[in-house]
Amino acid sequence: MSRVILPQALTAESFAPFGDVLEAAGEPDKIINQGLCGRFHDRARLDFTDGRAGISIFNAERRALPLTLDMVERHPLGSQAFVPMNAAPFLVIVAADAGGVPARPQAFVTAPGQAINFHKNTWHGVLTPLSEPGLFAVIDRIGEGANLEEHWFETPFVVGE
Ligand SMILES: NC(=O)N[C@@H](O)C(=O)O
Ligand code: NI
Repeated sequence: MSRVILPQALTAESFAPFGDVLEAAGEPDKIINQGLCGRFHDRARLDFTDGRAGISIFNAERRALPLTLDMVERHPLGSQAFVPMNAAPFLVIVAADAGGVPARPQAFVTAPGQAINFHKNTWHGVLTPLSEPGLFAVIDRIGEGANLEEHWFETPFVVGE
């Protein structure tokens, strides 16, 4: 089977098994601030075991496609959200779990204005900007314990062409 993974456009439906897509799509849930703001309310499932939510800023180097994918990771104790601080597309890689190891990964490219939240314990590629600056707010678990599991592929995949 080919080791080439072609990214697809991110949709809430396609990403649903892995996490939430955050975007101002459709009608807002609430109109607030004297009618000047639409609130798309409570759109991600934050889930932290024995810890608390934290917000960090990531300043990541851009990556170019095709990208060699040699590792995915997961956080058994908490969800993790990537919120770009500019409206630039970025690469999102996920994989279903297959008996404790990742299945064949899937790749998505976000649309401008989209952010994502990985569900707890979801296999994913690390934060991967496709342009500079790679500035993101990351909402994830702050706490003790082992919250990082990595899986290194014996044969890397190639994302994009
Ligand atoms: N290590 C870290 O804080 N970030 C990763 O979890 C990641 O998914 O980028
Ligand atoms: Ni992570």
